[in-house]
Amino acid sequence: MPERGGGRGVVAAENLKPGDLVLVSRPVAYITSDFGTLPDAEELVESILSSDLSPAERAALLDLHAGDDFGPEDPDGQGSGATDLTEERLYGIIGCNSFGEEFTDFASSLARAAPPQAPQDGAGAGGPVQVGHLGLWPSFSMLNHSCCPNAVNYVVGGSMAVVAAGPVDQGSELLINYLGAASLRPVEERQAGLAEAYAFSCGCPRCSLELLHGCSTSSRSASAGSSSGSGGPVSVSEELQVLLGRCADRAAELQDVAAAAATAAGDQLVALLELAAQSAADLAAAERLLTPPPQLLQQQAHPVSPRQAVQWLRAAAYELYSQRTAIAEAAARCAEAVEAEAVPVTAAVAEAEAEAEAEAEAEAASTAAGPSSEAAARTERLWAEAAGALESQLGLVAAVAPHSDLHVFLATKALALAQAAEGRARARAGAHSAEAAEQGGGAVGGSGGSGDDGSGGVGSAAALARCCAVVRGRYGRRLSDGTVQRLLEGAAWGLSQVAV
Ligand SMILES: C[S@@+](CC[C@H](N)C(=O)[O-])C[C@H]1O[C@@H](n2cnc3c(N)ncnc32)[C@H](O)[C@@H]1O
Repeated sequence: MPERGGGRGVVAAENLKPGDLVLVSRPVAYITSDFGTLPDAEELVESILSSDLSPAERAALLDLHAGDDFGPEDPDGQGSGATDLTEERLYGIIGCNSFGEEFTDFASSLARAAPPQAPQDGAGAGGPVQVGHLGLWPSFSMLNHSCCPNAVNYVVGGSMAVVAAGPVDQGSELLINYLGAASLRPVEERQAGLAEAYAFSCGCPRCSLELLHGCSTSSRSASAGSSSGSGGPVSVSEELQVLLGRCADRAAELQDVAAAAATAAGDQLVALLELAAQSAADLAAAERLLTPPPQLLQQQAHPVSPRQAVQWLRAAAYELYSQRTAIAEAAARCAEAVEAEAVPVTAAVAEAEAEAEAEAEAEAASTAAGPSSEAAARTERLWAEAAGALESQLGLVAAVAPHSDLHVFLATKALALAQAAEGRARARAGAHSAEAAEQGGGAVGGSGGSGDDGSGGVGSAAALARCCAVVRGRYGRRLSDGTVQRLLEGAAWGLSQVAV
């Protein structure tokens, strides 16, 4: 594979399906750090230089690509030409081949925790041990990168597992994502990141399509009020940058609104609804901007379905999708708190409510159910919006980072939202029927009890089936239901530990 730096890669020896194990690689070097932190390269270099490497481990290290400044690793297919494991070469090797994360694989770490019990505080006795880590795994290091990978890797107990993340034909190259979460950034940023860290330019079909589309000009101004003005043609990438810039500004605002939650629920809800409207408008603008014209798909060197192309392009606006979910969720939570009066409203709102109360008392008989059912309907509408936003976000992640930890997290979150919606529907139906019975009313209809109530999400049975498929595509197709359940518990716990 001369087009790949170092010249080597891994191809499938047989047809593969998602969840098929490709390889398990033992580390030649592996160090850990506190949860949420990443060990640095110097520590890894020190640990290697001070360790007693076996001749085989030393040869495996010397065989790894160290960057273009160093000679070919395997010039004649007979193993490394290099014999000297200098500090400089080690830095090159670590730069090109190391893999690290701020935490270990959540879902599987809970499944591996002994004795099996729900963790109370993350890393307590019997719970999973979460650590940051960095290491080198020689056979894993033969895998090249793609921004639309067909394999996924994760560390379990210090070993690196690589699993097919989609159907892979025999003889096709297996490709993983080197970028982590940055894979959900626009092409220019991905390319810059890969050039800086690994000194190569990614030519994957997603990059090619996005570059082609990003260089094209948009005659319509996607973002109302965009700094690029109206009328004249503007580049799609520039327009997208404007939208992403506004998204970043809104992120700070969202934090402020959330911080005010404890004292100003009523005002907070108004502010969140305003943010929700802005983010929905910007997302719609991004979707218009990122819809590929049919002729663009025909120019693609690698054939790609229109559906896949749309998702690849939209993934450049991932930030807008994830923010839309975060705002919708915050608004729904806030509406629920307002509905339950679980948090105090502001003085102004309280005053208005007191006045309204006097009036309301007069009409109590006719409107008793009115305000509360209105509030309940608003809560449900906002939760349905949150579920819908999450579905869109999940679709993007499934397209560009299939069976990644993020994919598992989001599928688990969608399941939790669907279950909560069904729980609320049952509780409301129960409360309603109890009230009706108390008032001597007749039978109450079962509306809203199914969970498939037109919300943008899916019912909990479908969400659970999807979770199981995502987990089996990551950890193995033949896992028992019990193990899958345990992995899902780990993912749900992981969700509470990291923001996704
Ligand atoms: C972990 S190694 C992968 C194996 C490497 N090809 C070898 O022969 O040792 C990482 C290096 O592979 C090269 N590489 C990985 N993915 C690539 C891609 N999509 N296109 C070009 N080069 C790539 C880059 O030089 C990178 O620094």
